[in-house]
Amino acid sequence: MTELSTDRRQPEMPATRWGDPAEAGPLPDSVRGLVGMVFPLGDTPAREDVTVPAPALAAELLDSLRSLLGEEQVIVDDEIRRVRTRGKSTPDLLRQRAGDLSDAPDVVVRPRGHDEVQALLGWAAEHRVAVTPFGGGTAVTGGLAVDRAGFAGVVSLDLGGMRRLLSVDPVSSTAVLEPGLRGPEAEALLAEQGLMLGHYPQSFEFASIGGFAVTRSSGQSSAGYGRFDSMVVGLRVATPSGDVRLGSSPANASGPDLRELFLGSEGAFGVITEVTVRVRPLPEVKVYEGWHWPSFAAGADAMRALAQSDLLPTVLRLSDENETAINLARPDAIGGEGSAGSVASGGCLMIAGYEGTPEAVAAKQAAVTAALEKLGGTALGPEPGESWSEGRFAAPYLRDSLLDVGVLVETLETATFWSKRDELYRAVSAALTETLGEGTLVLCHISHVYATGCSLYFTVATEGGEQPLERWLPAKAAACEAIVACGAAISHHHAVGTDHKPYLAAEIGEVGVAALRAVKAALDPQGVLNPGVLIP
Ligand SMILES: Cc1cc2nc3c(=O)[nH]c(=O)nc-3n(C[C@H](O)[C@H](O)[C@H](O)COP(=O)(O)OP(=O)(O)OC[C@H]3O[C@@H](n4cnc5c(N)ncnc54)[C@H](O)[C@@H]3O)c2cc1C
Repeated sequence: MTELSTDRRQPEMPATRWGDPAEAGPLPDSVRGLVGMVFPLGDTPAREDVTVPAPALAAELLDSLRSLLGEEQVIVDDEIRRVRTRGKSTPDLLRQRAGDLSDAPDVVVRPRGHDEVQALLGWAAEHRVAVTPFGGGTAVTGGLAVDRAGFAGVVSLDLGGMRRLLSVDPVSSTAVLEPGLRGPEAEALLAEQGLMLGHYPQSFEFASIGGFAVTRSSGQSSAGYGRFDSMVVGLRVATPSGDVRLGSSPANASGPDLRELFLGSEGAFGVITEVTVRVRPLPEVKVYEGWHWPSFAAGADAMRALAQSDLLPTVLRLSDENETAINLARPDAIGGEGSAGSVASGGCLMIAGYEGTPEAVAAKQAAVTAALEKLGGTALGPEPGESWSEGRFAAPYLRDSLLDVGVLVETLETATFWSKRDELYRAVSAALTETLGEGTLVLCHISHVYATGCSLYFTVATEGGEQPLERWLPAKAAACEAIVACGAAISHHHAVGTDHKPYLAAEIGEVGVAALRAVKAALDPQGVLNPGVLIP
């Protein structure tokens, strides 16, 4: 067992912003100039005179919780309750910035291991107190905004007290991780043994291992290492009905695979307290490079060809024309003509990345290069790839700086089969631009591909106006309706939470919803776990 020393812990994120406060800053002047050419700029800082609602949990219940888990595990501090309120979607941030803390938990409880989580769930079921597991707090679909109606109070179950690497099986290439470890913390502990997980979502620096599992997260290296759910070999879950251990072997025919029941369960069925993951040796070489495509369709067809011939690099992503132009826009590049086949002349940028031993990287890179050249791509060399790699976790900081000057930025994602990709792309883009009106920028990329289809990830930037939240919510609803009308997934990797719940029945059917409710009733008969999340 390896403890994570306190000095290696990721910092706490502030309530109204993303990330490490030391990394945050105002919009750089050069970017401000560019943004000002597209949007009217204002000054819309977060409110500072914010009051956290008084805890609603009765004093006797707090006392019984303290005697159950110990004084230090039960925290009623206003600032800690404030940063455990909701997640980090743009609506979450806008509500926090406006001082709306109506979803604040009454108390934050920080268990030190599985048994304390199990004890807490028993207590919550007995006293009808709602419990919302809190991993990294990076949820973007309302998974941390529980419905407190009918409950004696709300406990935020902070998994930050469970941050150990419990064991490693080097022969089987597996490791058992506690759920509260953040992405970099888990990687640092594994790296001490020459191993890695390889899961790098954009929220990598702050999201947790348990959160990755229960939201079916997908990272930037999904082409090579797979989605997080494909890395999970075993789970231990505390439920109000008792302890569940799953994953006695890599695969089995012992009935339906119950691991799947908890992957994507968003804390509604149980609290994941241990995750056994597949690990790999640390790569000796990492190479990222750029490719130019004349159009988004041409690049997407090339991705499909790679996926269908089992020839995927570790990282494979393609920006549409708008995202390519915005990502490359620099004051000195504006008006530049660019040479034929370069991204400055239009078209789309693809990033391909290769990780592994020098021999494996060289062989895969040669095979992919030959295939992409044959399909009509133009190699741009390492510079675009390195630049993507350096800035890969920076965009969420930019969102805060843009919100500060009145520009509304939000993302959404979906997935479909290759044959419906173009229809879905057009439908969601049209829903967003028609609802938000002229001057709105809609950007898209593909960064998760399969032999049969892909995800589409949209970024929207528009003038925030006087009421940015009221401006965004109808646009998000229109995009969700377009997704449903196309028969696509309401989420590829952001999960259902509360925001996507109204659209879930259209995807899984009424019998599917009834099956989810039956599982919930078996595992959580009093319904105390994340009420209102996931299940319609
Ligand atoms: C800027 C930004 C970029 C993002 N980029 C990506 C991306 O590239 N790929 C991607 O997949 N996602 C991305 N996300 C979404 C988010 O990071 C993922 O959903 C992530 O997996 C959530 O993990 P977390 O630890 O922060 O979970 P939290 O936000 O703490 O919780 C999410 C949900 O899971 C429940 N939960 C948390 N831990 C447990 C547990 N141990 N047991 C049971 N339930 C639990 C919570 O109650 C909640 O319902 C992004 C989010 C942001 C804000």
